[in-house]
Amino acid sequence: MTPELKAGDFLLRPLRPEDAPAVHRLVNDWSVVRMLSRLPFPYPRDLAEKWIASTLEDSARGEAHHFAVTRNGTLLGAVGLVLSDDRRSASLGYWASPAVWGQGMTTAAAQRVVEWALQVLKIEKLTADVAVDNPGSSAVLRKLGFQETGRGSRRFVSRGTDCPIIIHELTRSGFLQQEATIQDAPPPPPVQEKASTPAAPPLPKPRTLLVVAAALLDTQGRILLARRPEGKRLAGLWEFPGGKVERDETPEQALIREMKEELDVDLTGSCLAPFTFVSENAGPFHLLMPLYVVRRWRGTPAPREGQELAWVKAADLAKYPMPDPDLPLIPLLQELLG
Ligand SMILES: Nc1nc2c([nH]c(=O)n2[C@H]2C[C@H](O)[C@@H](COP(=O)(O)OP(=O)(O)OP(=O)(O)O)O2)c(=O)[nH]1
Repeated sequence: MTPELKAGDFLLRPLRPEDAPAVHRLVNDWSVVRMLSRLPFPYPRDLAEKWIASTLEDSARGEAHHFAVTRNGTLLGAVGLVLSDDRRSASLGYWASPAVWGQGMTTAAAQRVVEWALQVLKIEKLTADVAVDNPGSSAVLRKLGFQETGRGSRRFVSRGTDCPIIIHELTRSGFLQQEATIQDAPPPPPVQEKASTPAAPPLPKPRTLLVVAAALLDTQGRILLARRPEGKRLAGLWEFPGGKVERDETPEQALIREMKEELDVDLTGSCLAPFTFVSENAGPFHLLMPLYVVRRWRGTPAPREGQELAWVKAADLAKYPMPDPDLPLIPLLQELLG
């Protein structure tokens, strides 16, 4: 199902039948519709209704996810993802009301959908086509990290003719590389004063982030997972509760603090059994994450930071999308609890 996502001031949510008048009003505008290849002009009202109904069906089948982009309850545009049959790639599309062009809305909304597609749906490759006479849209794609991979031509129903298009692509690995270099670049290396031969620029060194996490196990052997809330990095992914180890803390102290802050449970005096650890490139940093198994605590876990909680059987862990570095933990926990 299509979730709600947040991008700054904008709420991205599934379309609703009652959006039809707004969709019709915004799309039935030559400056918008001429950039959308499949729509006629004038754009009839019943097509807006049919399109919204089809987005709901596609979403239920997991074939496509279309988001209404809203601010303060007003619909301003839409972003959509249409998945390939094998669900490994998807094409991205969007349109926005001319009233908000140039304000960064499309970039912010499309960026959030791209992150969600790559991180939560684990899509490997995104593509997007843009008419050559739509440089604004190409600029949006470049800001998102898309690269031009080719040129082609497509029939534009509204224009009644074939038009040249530019094909763009963003791969998951390209996105991760971009996260690593843009979001948290380490300081530049010191300038070499007497370099006799021009040296290749040194690769940026990943910074190691120490994060501590726990697999809390209940009496039925289920594991507590928490879903990262909107607004945080990796929002929408399920993780083992925990957090960053502060400078003056041991991992155990950090775990006790995090469990109190996030779940309102007291682990003081509980057996914190070291189970395994993650040491993985996590994009902006290198993640070092000891994972403890904890079977006893005081209190009932409650979501204190807006996160969703779920007690999950080991066999069902793979149904909960997790950050990539966590994936090797799943078979280890299944073995422990199997
Ligand atoms: N807790 C936890 N974090 C994980 C897991 N897997 C994984 O990649 N991470 C990453 C996500 C975050 O980038 C980082 C944890 O940082 P965080 O932001 O949640 O830490 P925190 O609770 O100290 O948060 P904050 O107050 O600084 O926002 O580790 C996991 O299973 N559990």
